[in-house]
Amino acid sequence: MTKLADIGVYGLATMGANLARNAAGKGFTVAVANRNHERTDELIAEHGHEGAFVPAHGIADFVAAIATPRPILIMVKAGAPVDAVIEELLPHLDQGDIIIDGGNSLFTDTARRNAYLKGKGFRFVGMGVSGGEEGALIGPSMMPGGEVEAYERVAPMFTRMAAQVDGEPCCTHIGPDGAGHYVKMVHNGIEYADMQLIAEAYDLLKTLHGLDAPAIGEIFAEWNKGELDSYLIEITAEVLKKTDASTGKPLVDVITDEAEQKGTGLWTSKSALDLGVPLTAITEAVFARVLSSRRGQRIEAEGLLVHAKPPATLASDEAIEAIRAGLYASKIVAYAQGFQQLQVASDEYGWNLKLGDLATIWRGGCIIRARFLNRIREAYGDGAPVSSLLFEPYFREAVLAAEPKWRKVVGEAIAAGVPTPAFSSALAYYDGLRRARGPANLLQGLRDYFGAHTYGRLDKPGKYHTRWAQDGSEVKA
Ligand SMILES: NC(=O)C1=CN([C@@H]2O[C@H](COP(=O)(O)OP(=O)(O)OC[C@H]3O[C@@H](n4cnc5c(N)ncnc54)[C@H](OP(=O)(O)O)[C@@H]3O)[C@@H](O)[C@H]2O)C=CC1
Ligand SMILES: O=C(CO)[C@H](O)[C@H](O)COP(=O)(O)O
Repeated sequence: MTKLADIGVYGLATMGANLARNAAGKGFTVAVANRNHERTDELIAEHGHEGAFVPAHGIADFVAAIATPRPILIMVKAGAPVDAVIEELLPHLDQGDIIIDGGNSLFTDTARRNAYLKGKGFRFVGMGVSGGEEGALIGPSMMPGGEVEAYERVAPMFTRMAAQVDGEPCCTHIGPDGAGHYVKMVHNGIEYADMQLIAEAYDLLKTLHGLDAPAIGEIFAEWNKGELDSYLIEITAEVLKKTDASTGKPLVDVITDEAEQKGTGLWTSKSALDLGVPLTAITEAVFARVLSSRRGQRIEAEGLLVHAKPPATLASDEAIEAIRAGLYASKIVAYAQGFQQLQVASDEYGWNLKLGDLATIWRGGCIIRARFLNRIREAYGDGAPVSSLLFEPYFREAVLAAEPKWRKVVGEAIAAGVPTPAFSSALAYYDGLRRARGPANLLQGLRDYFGAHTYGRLDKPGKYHTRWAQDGSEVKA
């Protein structure tokens, strides 16, 4: 008789199939099922020899194949499909079974599902997983949230499946309710900003300095040897150096310039607005994708809002270094903003997030893995509150050193009409942050003028209103 499975994986597209193979490869017995049975059959036909799989076509057979209390990992499209799969599973489950949603679910959905399943006597873990196809197979970064007891039941499996860095698994319990999915959402937001910054650096090298894709790929490969060392810089070099088999051109030159998105970046920005966090880099990255997707309008605008492109300037070592420095400084701002959002969300929702632990589990397996996450881990290491990563010695010195080059690059981009929304907004945030007195005094004056909204004064406490359009006198509000 086949041994009962240690875990069930429902949903066998890119992520589910590879996580199932990962678990089986580590010696766990894995029950597998998918709505469309062909995926199940394909997985077994192609990879069944890699470990102990128990394929099932029906939900009842799938559930019956798993040892109780059953850990069932759902890896389906986020949104209504997750609820649909949960409803299908419920009649077959026993009290205490654990449903784990490993997709990119919205954290408020996770909180709702957690309460719903708890009310029915089941346990629920909302877990962010990052690493894409390869990470899922060889070791992703895993961000489980929900009840600690439920996580503890699956921790021995997940910590073995996760990527390992310096002997530590890239998996830790994040916090209650939707905390795991919230953290994954912000991870993806940072991923958006990181990728937008990379795209802008590519555009600067291409449009300002006239370099072709393979040459830019070489520059990224070189940058990957230094402080920018990261998975995204590494794969940027590979993408830029790839030749299209059918045209002989660089592949990137024949890919349409319309970025798609599945929602996590947008959710991160929405949450930042709700929480009052100035999350400019990620939000600009979301808007840049939106603008890119309006290709028809951009084509029309190019013909109407004619702009004489200045000739490309020499790609000197100094010019390339200025772009690298601007990219690094902007990236630091993006991470500083993302981590501030995590802190504010943690305080707002009472999650007690350990930000150093997040940097630790993002060092391996995930899409934003990067050498400098070690620095973020150090910054949060002693548990003392961090107002902004930009105030921490390593990052403060890094942005101060990069600043002249960063400012020069942004200035040149603006002068030449090359859009750099993420570079520019990161610099604007930096300039705004380090300015003890900005121009919002005028905003307050205007608000008070048209709406009697009142203002505070520097020289005395309290709120005041000026009768702007009447006798001009000031009254205490
Ligand atoms: N791809 C990636 O790099 C990453 C993805 N994720 C997240 O992981 C989850 C899975 O991603 P991925 O593997 O790419 O798969 P997809 O997001 O492309 O989803 C496809 C899977 O969802 C199933 N599905 C869709 N609708 C339903 C439904 N109503 N009922 C049952 N099953 C349904 C499909 O079944 P069928 O085959 O029958 O159509 C298939 O198994 C998603 O939430 C995604 O956002 C997280 C990290 C990285
Ligand atoms: O979670 C992921 C990586 O971490 C997924 O690849 C996700 O789909 C990326 O987001 P988008 O599709 O919006 O670019």
